[in-house]
Amino acid sequence: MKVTKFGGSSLANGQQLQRVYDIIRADDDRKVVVVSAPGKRFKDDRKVTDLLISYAQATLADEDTTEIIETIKHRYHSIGEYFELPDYELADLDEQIEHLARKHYRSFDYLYAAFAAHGEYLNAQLIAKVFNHLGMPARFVDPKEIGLVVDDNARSATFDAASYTTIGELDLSTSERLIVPGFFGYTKNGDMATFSRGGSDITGAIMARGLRADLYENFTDVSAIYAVNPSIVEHPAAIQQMTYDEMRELSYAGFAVFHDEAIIPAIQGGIRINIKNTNDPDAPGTFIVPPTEVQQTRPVTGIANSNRFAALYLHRYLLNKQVGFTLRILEILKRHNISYEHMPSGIDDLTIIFDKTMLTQEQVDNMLSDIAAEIKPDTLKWIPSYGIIMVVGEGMRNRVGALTEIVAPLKERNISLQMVNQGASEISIMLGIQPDLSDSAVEAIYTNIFK
Ligand SMILES: Nc1ncnc2c1ncn2[C@@H]1O[C@H](COP(=O)(O)OP(=O)(O)O)[C@@H](O)[C@H]1O
Ligand SMILES: N[C@@H](CC(=O)OP(=O)(O)O)C(=O)O
Repeated sequence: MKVTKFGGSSLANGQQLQRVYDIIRADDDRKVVVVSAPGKRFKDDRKVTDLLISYAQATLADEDTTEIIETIKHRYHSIGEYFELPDYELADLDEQIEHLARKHYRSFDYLYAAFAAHGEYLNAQLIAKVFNHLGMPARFVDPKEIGLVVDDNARSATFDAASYTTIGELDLSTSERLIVPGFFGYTKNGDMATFSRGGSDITGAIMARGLRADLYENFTDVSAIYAVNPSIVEHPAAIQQMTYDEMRELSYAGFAVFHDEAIIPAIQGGIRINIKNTNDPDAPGTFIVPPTEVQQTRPVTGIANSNRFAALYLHRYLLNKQVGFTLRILEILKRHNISYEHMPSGIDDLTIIFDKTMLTQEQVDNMLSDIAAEIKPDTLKWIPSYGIIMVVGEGMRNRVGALTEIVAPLKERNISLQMVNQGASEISIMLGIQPDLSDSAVEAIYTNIFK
């Protein structure tokens, strides 16, 4: 049995959904189908999830929501119309879209989460209707029905591993394809809570592990994961195979094609992952597998970069001699509910790197003023935008000269680095860089290593 997940780009319109239908019909093992919300149909289009977030904002601000509601309805209707689905089949979806603004929510975060989750929730219902209409028996499966429970972090939830038991009880002996909406689960209180953005990949991995699938197929809009983001380098090398750990580091650092947290259920369940292209389903794609299955041919598998970070730089003489110094800083972070990503340090300096998508300005201001007052550093600097490049490969374990090979081409372009972290992970080297130089640096490193 396979769990097969389709991303938003694969479900953006009726034509794409027809391809998805053909892919599922072609293989009876594709029993459990996890779906995202309709994504972008063209470059400047808006994802349905983003439309729903605008609807949530307008509702909160008590603004007129007529237009945004119509835009959202239209996205689902245009898919239904493509398959000549009778109008009455969509009436129920329309009602759910309108009802969203009338419901009571525990907090603003739960309101946002419920609106955003409806992208997937409604799409899975619609897809089950379309498949039945086309003659393939299908059933919508609400995550509530299978006990997909998450914690109380409404917009960046973590899955409760106890749910694997109830998910494993899902009856697969039926002739129906089971259509599961991605991206969200329910808290113990019964509220909808979403994973972080792109989180339908996580639902797919959870389902694959819970049901002990033979394979987790993840269909997207590229024929492979490439060694570098294809928007930075034209026609980059395709990766045929990579290990779980390589994928986790690369997706964390910017390979948006697969969510970094989605690797964990796959590792724990030993589930192989195959990234494939909905528009080119015969291409083999990329396999993400345990390290024992990968034959390494080159030291570097991929190079990822992301500018979603911010950093705090702190200097204080004799910092290295003060017992409990880092603990005091971490206590301030905890007080303001802030998590950090990395913390490289020197004898008198410390840099703390944050994911700025997880921070509000208010949290930053409060943290900085508490650090200034309680730690009294000689220098305290906030760097609002900080880039990270991650060069990843199992072949880099204990490899002499890896760093030289990575850094040498940067000299030619006169690119300086703000931080180099080698050794924290055996399979990657992390570089801190000024965001506007990041793409150019990635291109230079890739060209030196791969060409
Ligand atoms: N190294 C990479 N290899 C392939 N695609 C990448 C890479 N880095 C970033 N991407 C981007 O990821 C996109 C697919 O991810 P995403 O848009 O989340 O897909 P989906 O809509 O299927 O969930 C690709 O279109 C590509 O632009
Ligand atoms: N629809 C959600 C979850 C998701 O995984 O979407 P996509 O498959 O389009 O990346 C989002 O936009 O974040």
